[in-house]
Amino acid sequence: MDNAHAGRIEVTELSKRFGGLQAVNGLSFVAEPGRVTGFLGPNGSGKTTTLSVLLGLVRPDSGSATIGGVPYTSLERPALTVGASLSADFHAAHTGRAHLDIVRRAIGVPATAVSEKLDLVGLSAAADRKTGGYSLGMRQRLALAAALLGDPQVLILDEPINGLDPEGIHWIRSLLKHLAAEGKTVLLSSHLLSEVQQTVDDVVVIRRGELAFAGPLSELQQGNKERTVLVSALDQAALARALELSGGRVHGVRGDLMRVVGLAPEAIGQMSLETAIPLSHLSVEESELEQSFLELIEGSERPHTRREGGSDPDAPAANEGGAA
Ligand SMILES: Nc1ncnc2c1ncn2[C@@H]1O[C@H](COP(=O)(O)OP(=O)(O)OP(=O)(O)O)[C@@H](O)[C@H]1O
Repeated sequence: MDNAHAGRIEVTELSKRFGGLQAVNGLSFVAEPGRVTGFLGPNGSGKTTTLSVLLGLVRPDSGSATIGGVPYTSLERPALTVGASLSADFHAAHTGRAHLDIVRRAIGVPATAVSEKLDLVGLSAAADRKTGGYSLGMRQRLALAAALLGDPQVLILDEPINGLDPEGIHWIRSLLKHLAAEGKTVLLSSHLLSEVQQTVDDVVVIRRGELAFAGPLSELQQGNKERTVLVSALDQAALARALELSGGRVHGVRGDLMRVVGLAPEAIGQMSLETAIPLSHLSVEESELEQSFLELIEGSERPHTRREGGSDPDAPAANEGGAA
């Protein structure tokens, strides 16, 4: 890894076509060390293809994808530099511990790393059970443990939050933030902004293989920073008048609900009490971020045509042990 770019992921003008389908089209973005970058887009938008190119598993038609300034396959010690998880599928008859032991032998790290990482991902108690009996959340934890085995500078994770329960989501958020705070580069994909919104510093949004947005999460908010509150009452007209009198502005409706800005939910509750207008609904609108995201990707979902195994016949051999 060249020092000027240590740990930096750089995708430049990347394109990849599968038969008649342009999976990735002229895509460019960077993911910086010390930051968690969310790689977002609907199903089939080209996220896994891009990550597979980054990991040397799929050969691009044009463009480049580098880690620390060089392609994955040219890294001196790829599996110790980059920890990756592209799927949470394991040999069902292997225990979690056995799986990690195989990976750690392949990448050449000491046996002690296995227990250490099992502990880190909260799988110690289930380590000697077969992975066939693991829940999706447990398999996600195991995939993450495998990715972390070599204490890599760069982490590339495909949908790592999918399938985790709320406690698991909370846990992985803290862990990924902690790793970024240590200076590591963390790139994780998701098709849901809400899933990663509390974890990521930067976002890269793609639709139909093309870049739709890249930048800090805060910029995705597109200037609409005011919190919108959704309210309704039996007498909507009276409520609207009372809201305006209290300094609120009614910004259209969503179904039976009025969208109100300029008043906090607590103030609206208080106003309802004082004016004796009973509310039938009071909530804060789903994040405006989510709306910006949905607008970016609108209408871009495309059907999957992936072949069995999802591998690319033209691909160069992957470096062993790199992707769990
Ligand atoms: N090996 C392959 N052969 C043929 N088509 C493929 C292959 N891999 C991916 N595709 C197609 O390329 C497009 C992009 O797929 P990709 O898996 O990269 O998207 P994604 O954003 O990761 O979606 P998901 O989260 O659903 O996996 C899809 O239409 C997919 O069916």
